[in-house]
Amino acid sequence: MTEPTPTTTTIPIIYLNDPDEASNVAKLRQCCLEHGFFYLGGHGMEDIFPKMFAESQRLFELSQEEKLGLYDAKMSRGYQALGSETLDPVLSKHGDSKEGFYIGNHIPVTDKRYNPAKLKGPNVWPTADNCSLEKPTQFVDTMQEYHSRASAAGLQVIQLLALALGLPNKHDLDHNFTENWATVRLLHYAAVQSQPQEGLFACGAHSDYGMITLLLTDENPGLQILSNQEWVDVPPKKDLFVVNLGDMLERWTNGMFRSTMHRVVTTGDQERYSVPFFYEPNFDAPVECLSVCCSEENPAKYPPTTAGQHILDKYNQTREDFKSD
Ligand SMILES: O=C(O)CCC(=O)C(=O)O
Ligand SMILES: [Fe+2]
Repeated sequence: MTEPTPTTTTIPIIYLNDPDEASNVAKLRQCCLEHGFFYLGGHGMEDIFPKMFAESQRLFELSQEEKLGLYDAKMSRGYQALGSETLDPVLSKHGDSKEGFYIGNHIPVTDKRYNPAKLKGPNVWPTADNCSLEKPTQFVDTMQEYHSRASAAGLQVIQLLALALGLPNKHDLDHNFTENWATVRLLHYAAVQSQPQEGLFACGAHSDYGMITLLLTDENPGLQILSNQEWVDVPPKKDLFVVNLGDMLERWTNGMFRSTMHRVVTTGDQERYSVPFFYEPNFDAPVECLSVCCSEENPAKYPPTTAGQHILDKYNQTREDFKSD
């Protein structure tokens, strides 16, 4: 594919507190059919955004040696080094020019829900014993608060999506989302100029594996989506999330709602911080064609699976460092 100058597309804004639910749902349905992307406002989380960037920056300023110690491959939590992930193995000739830190729902080993085979376990938290981060509890408290508030916003998005799919009640999918299975991924992009023709990307082209992603970015541009075979800029908008639909939702909806390819290309002028939040159904939730999405003329295109199996399959296909049981 050639690399023409990217254009900007008009991606609609959906507000969680929009009083006109019917028109909001109609607009959402259209975005999900067309782009698989939308901006999200009315979530009430603006106050924590600057704290997230401040804490993320503090963490990434630790020495490389300290960061490398903060990692648990089995649970897929903690630090991921610069260049260690290649989200587009086809076009990339270098690892993505970013480092990351994964934080899930923290379930201590003493908790009866602890089950590493189902990715239910503790986070790798920075502490006074394992690194030199000042006020490590401030980092932990901010991340825990963000995880819980973004999970509540994620559920509200699922409720609007239920209506957008034509389900009779907005709570019809709620029972699949009781475990708060979600991952906060802190990302720090190096001030490196992406060179798509040379296979150098800040984050290579990919679609997200899971159900929905609530993406928080700083004021630096870089995100692009593939629309009609063209890379189109999705500029950052203050206080709004960029939400995108993942492969699991595409599967649940029999291909009706789109999981769109996206990537990040950076100019090299500044570093860039972002925080994708991956919101998933319960590990054992069935992922099979929803009744409103298939019919005799449009039979199920994918065999049934579960949310957990779908995610484990994706991790095993794409992450060399991942070691599940
Ligand atoms: O940093 C961004 O803007 C996007 C990151 C992303 O797409 C991902 O982590 O899945
Ligand atoms: Fe993504």
